[in-house]
Amino acid sequence: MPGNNGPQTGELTLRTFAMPSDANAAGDIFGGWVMSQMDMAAGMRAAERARGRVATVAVKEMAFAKPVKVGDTLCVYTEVVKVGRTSITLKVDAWARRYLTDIIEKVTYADFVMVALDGEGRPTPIPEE
Ligand SMILES: CC(=O)SCCNC(=O)CCNC(=O)[C@H](O)C(C)(C)COP(=O)(O)OP(=O)(O)OC[C@H]1O[C@@H](n2cnc3c(N)ncnc32)[C@H](O)[C@@H]1OP(=O)(O)O
Repeated sequence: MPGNNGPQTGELTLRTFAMPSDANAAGDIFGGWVMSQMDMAAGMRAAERARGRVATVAVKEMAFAKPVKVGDTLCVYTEVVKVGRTSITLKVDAWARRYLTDIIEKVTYADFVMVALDGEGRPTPIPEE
């Protein structure tokens, strides 16, 4: 995959440690944990842009390019690529800073579509910036 070793694009939205409780017996971090961190980062960034509640409506073409290992720092970068009437599409890239090194590699990427919701959980227009 091109661009696996940088530079990162977008905004650094979330950083966290990959812990043993997030891994299988081989020390590989579960893909679901990585997806969950990416979902949280997309939710944070979209809620800031929508200035309100959002929900994930679709995740497109998620690819796991490299494994995340116990001790890596997961760094999730987000970029708003499209704002629709009620939806926001974000490019979300997860990078792993390898344990106790300066090596950083892109491990997972996907496009997330988030929808702005009103108090009743119905789609609501995204406000102007
Ligand atoms: C915090 C969380 O993440 S919550 C956990 C996971 N998410 C959820 O539980 C959400 C469950 N889904 C839902 O409740 C509903 O699908 C809702 C409320 C999000 C959207 O309801 P819908 O009836 O699909 O709304 P609607 O058809 O008006 O679409 C809303 C927007 O989403 C877009 N959209 C809907 N489905 C998709 C899809 N599969 N792919 C891409 N965009 C989509 C629409 O194009 C529209 O965008 P626009 O207004 O910018 O043109």
